[in-house]
Amino acid sequence: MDAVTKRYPDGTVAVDRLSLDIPDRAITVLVGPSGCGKTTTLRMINRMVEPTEGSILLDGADIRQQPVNSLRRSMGYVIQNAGLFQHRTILDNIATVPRLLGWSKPKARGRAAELMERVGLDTSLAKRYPYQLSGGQQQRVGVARALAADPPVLLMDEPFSAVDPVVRKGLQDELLRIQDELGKTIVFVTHDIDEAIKLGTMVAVLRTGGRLAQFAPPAELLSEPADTFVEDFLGADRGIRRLSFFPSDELPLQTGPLVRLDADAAQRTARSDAPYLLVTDADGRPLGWAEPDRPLDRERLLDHGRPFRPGADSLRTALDGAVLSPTGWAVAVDGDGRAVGVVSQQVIGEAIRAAHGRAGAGVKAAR
Ligand SMILES: Nc1ncnc2c1ncn2[C@@H]1O[C@H](COP(=O)(O)OP(=O)(O)OP(=O)(O)O)[C@@H](O)[C@H]1O
Repeated sequence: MDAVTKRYPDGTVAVDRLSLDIPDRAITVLVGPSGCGKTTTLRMINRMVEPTEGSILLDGADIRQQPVNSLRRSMGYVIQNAGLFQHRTILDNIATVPRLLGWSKPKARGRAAELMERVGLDTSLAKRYPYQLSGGQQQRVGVARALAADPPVLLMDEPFSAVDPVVRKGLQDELLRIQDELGKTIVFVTHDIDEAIKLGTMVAVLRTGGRLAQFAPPAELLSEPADTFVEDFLGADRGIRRLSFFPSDELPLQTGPLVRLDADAAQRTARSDAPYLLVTDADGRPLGWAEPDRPLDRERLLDHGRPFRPGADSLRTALDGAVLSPTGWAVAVDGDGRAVGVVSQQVIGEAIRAAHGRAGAGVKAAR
């Protein structure tokens, strides 16, 4: 988008000289307060709204040079409440664009069935009508329909805003999984900064009046908000949220406090310099914490809290585990849930300071 402005006939400037270089095969999120021009920006990309000034290029070519129908068919479009055709079955809703492109009915329906599975919908729902589905299921249908003709670009306008937080998290995870497989170029509109940070490879923060406040990867947004508007929009706990971008695999783990439930007194005493022992079952899965000088009683163990997986989880998850643990120590597990070590809040705190130091140096070097 090159210096794009949209002035509506009544004089409202919805978007003001917006320039954005939207990366290929990644998720770019447009976020900002109500009325800041997010939807207008998105709709200019598929020419549902025409810019007043400036130009939008797709793979280097001005989108005005393409017939509007073929442009729109190269862009899947998902909106809040899914916008499904109420009189068509789920399968036929998903098959809409392939049918418009001239595919035979069986081929289009075959593709639709394949997409239902891809977005996590049971194919037994195929013959239902939209009103017979939950809000979350309808949104999945909306995503499947947008993907049906395999468009390179996906435009998503607050697609998950109308569902409850648990369903919403599931839809976000599903989108990230699908994106890992398909690698679409996605432009995603939301007013929810947490959603933006979770989904975006790049995040554009817009301010009222349709002006760009900052365009950056989420980690940079959290560490270096461009001004007080962005800082306020990010909210009070951005320091904690930033920890989501620091890996946990370099945390030094202690294995000394790990002990099996069937360990004898001598084995326990050998480890008695640890303030607590992490008791595991015979397979090494954590059961809970025990004080070293007491007999091991499965019924009296302290809750071990939520474990983290080094590498897969962030420092934020590790810290959360330690904060919630009654001992102040977090438990690290492998992919099979077996304990691989424990780490204290203090050590996690040192790792956070080191990670901040490295991230700060990285940002300076990049300038
Ligand atoms: N057709 C229109 N005519 C006049 N003004 C419009 C029109 N459509 C949108 N606007 C105005 O343009 C501005 C941007 O609207 P837009 O819908 O793009 O914002 P948004 O960021 O998507 O808002 P929200 O988060 O509330 O959906 C608003 O002030 C809105 O009132």
